[in-house]
Amino acid sequence: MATQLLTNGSPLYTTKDSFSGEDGAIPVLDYSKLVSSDPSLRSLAVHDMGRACIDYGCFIVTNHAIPDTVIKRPIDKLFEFFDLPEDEKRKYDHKDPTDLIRWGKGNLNHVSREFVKMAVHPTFHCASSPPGFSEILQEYTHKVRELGIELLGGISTALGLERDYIEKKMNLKSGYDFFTANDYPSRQHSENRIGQFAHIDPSLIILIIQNVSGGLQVEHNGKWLNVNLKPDWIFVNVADHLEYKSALHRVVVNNEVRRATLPLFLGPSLDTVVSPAPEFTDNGRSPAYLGITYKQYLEYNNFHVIDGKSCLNQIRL
Ligand SMILES: O=C(O)CCC(=O)C(=O)O
Ligand SMILES: [Fe+2]
Repeated sequence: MATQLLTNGSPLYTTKDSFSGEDGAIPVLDYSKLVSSDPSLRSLAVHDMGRACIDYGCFIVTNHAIPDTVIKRPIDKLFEFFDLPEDEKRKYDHKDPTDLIRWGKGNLNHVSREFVKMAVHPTFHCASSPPGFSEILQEYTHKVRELGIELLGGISTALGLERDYIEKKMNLKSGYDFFTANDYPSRQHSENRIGQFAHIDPSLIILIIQNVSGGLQVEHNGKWLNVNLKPDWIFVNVADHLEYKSALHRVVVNNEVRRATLPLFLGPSLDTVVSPAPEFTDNGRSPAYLGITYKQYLEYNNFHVIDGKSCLNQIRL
């Protein structure tokens, strides 16, 4: 299979590639410790989170306070959305990356994936069907956003900055957040093995829930690790706009059953100029990146990733 041709010679896929990942230990963060009233538990959690960001660029959150139903309901609604007649979904089949709701279906170049992107903050947009989708997604957005901001507070602290440093500098009150919900067929019903090519994401962090484990893999020290999650666990990916270590990841179509995922991309406000923080460029260390607004970045990026390449290369100095 000439997969190299597809990725234009990128070494990310070769004909020798194995799609089976290894079961490695992705760091797990006990969220209840991060928000504990005990300062020593809190600082341990912050330390562990900082290490996870540096070593893996991702971690799993357990013991958060989001109820199971608030996690399960949006996934059920997603299946209802993806099961709608194609004509109905086609009204969101826009080519313009700035559209606030965008549907698409990849069934070429070894990829099997259907997706819908919806911008949900500072203004909330959701497909009008199925009934109840909007209310359920809004409730979930509200809860997961709160969790994400709390995690960014922990990350700020781990960096030795004020707890609300990222929140303030990135103007998260008017932060631009969007979902890309994904629907991957089961292995038996797919000709293709790829759900998403290896890529790095824009935004600060991405919080992912899913109906079933299997398929998402993260690169760590040259190996692909399977991300195995219990149903109420949330997977957090560190993304380009933190550039702690943006986790390279991919999706393999590898499940016995159809799999839906709901990643929330938590970002700065669109007009925030993101550039290396002065705290990291003092003492003669020159900035490694050009400052650009989040909006410009997403536009360069066609609002997402381009076949495994990070847009960071375009602004590296
Ligand atoms: O569906 C997944 O498991 C990951 C999704 C992802 O990486 C993305 O949408 O950027
Ligand atoms: Fe991604």
